[in-house]
Amino acid sequence: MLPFARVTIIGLGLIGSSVARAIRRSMPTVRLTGYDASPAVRKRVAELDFLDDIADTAGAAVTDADLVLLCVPVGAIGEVAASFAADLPADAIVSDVGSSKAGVAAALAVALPGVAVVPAHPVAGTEKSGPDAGFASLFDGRWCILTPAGDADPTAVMRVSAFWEGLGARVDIMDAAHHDLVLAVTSHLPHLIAYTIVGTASDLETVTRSEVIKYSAGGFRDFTRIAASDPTMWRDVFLANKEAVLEMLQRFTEDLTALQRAIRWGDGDTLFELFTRTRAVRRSIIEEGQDDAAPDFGRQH
Ligand SMILES: NC(=O)C1=CN([C@@H]2O[C@H](COP(=O)(O)OP(=O)(O)OC[C@H]3O[C@@H](n4cnc5c(N)ncnc54)[C@H](O)[C@@H]3O)[C@@H](O)[C@H]2O)C=CC1
Ligand SMILES: O=C(O)C(=O)Cc1ccc(O)cc1
Repeated sequence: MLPFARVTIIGLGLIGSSVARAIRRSMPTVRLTGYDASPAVRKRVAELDFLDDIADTAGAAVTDADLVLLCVPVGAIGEVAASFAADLPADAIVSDVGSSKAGVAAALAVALPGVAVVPAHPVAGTEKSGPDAGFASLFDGRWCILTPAGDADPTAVMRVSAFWEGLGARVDIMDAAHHDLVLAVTSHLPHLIAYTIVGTASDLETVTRSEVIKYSAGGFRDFTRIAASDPTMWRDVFLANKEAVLEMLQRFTEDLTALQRAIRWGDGDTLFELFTRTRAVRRSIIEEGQDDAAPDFGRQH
């Protein structure tokens, strides 16, 4: 039996449109409704034809939903939830896909008092955004982390978990604060570093922009992919996950200073030991099947 029969997706960009396409692929009988604040996105989604209905307001989109999934930037989640609160059916479950979780849970608790909320984060994506960038296999074999509050209804948690498994994901459950600390180091800090290094290179006065493009070797090219990620989305993530990001940034700067010292003093052993250890981390990621060569991962999209 399907965990949900009528799903409403609010925010129809990369993640919202990927969820819709994955539902169409894996749960074709689900009735799919969507809403996006951008009229241009709504028009494009109508052309792409992966929904049954596109509503003109968030309130109209949720009226007969049994799952409402918020796929908007984390800074917009509280406001969009408040905009449909009065129209939400009493037994509907609300979830989201935000990249940071503690702030989102707090915003949803204020906007939707008494509603069954099961926040989620599919740890899968690309640097692209918008409805054209989505694809049905995005979540295949990827982790989706649920961060329900301690007093969340276990049946609601079970249904959201079954929903993500139905879309091809593997599900883990943890508390929101722990999620935010883990993702600060595995996702948020790497994006911050990428934004910084690409910014540094493009600000150089002695190296021209065309030289940066012409001679960008593999490492820099990989950073430019990540630094091309959506500015609104990432601005919101850093503002929402401020404490955990600052904590990880502090550790990172200390480690970077240690490497700076090793280079200055010609301490090759320190460099070699670290590079050996980090090579082993890469091997473990590949063995786990979470590398970018995993089947159907959407880098080419
Ligand atoms: N991009 C990625 O790789 C991943 C993103 N996420 C999370 O997914 C969420 C969505 O990200 P993307 O799909 O990448 O962004 P996107 O920019 O592709 O799509 C977001 C959509 O939300 C719409 N929107 C913004 N404010 C709205 C509002 N108040 N009401 C209705 N619609 C609104 C925008 O018009 C846009 O179409 C974010 O919270 C992000 O943190 C999670 C996993 C991966
Ligand atoms: O494109 C990449 O390398 C990503 O890291 C995608 C991504 C972005 C944000 C998330 O919360 C999860 C995954």
